[in-house]
Amino acid sequence: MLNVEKVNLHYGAAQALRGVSLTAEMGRITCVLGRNGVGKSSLLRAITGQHPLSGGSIGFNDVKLDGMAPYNRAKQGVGYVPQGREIFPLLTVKENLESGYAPLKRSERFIPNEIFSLFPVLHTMLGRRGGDLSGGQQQQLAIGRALVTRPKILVLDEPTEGIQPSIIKDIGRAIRYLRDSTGMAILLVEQYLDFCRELADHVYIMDRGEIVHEGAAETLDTQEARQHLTV
Ligand SMILES: Nc1ncnc2c1ncn2[C@@H]1O[C@H](COP(=O)(O)OP(=O)(O)OP(=O)(O)O)[C@@H](O)[C@H]1O
Repeated sequence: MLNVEKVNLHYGAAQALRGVSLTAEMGRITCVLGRNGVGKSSLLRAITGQHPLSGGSIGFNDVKLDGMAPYNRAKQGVGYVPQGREIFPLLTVKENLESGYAPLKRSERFIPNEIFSLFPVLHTMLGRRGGDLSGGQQQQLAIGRALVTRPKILVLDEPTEGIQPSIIKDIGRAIRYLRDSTGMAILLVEQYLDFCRELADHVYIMDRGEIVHEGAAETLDTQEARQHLTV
């Protein structure tokens, strides 16, 4: 289980996270909803080690993550799909997937077939440059690359952003499959309420750097959620 406790995060004098606490359980999909600029990406940067905390702590399966380099967090099983995908545009699909080998032992350095079962288009396009893929295909590639690292928790930053509905469905199916077949924890941040409601087991809502609601997905008050999502 991921355990985020009373986390603060600053950019200079500006505070982006204020005492954020949440958990993401194994075998469950946890979704953090919030509109632009409320601190969702900052939360994921704190978890993956892209930005230091100014207070609080983060643990995963009883290992303290805060203070650990991003590379070592990946070794602990934290897989990250960043906002905007951040794939390497001049590398091929295969090379992009292989960039996930870094935290793995030599014997584990292969691309699991499961990734191609989830996203067959990646197999078809193995030799194509990442930059030539559509936005949706790049998102599938970014998820595939994170899966190459054999994560125990998959952390996704707005996986539906700028993606066509048919691929959003494929991504939703893949996330559900990963939860059910591997028992990994999945933490995603989103602005897209319906995607979150359909997929999540547990939902948090963030506003201005704070968690303002927490509950089971089926008890989510959509009116209240929409209020937090509209500017
Ligand atoms: N590198 C940075 N330097 C200074 N301020 C930043 C930086 N990154 C984010 N911020 C600020 O921190 C706050 C939270 O931003 P964050 O990106 O975490 O929000 P978000 O909810 O993920 O929004 P978005 O959906 O737009 O990514 C915002 O006010 C943003 O302007």
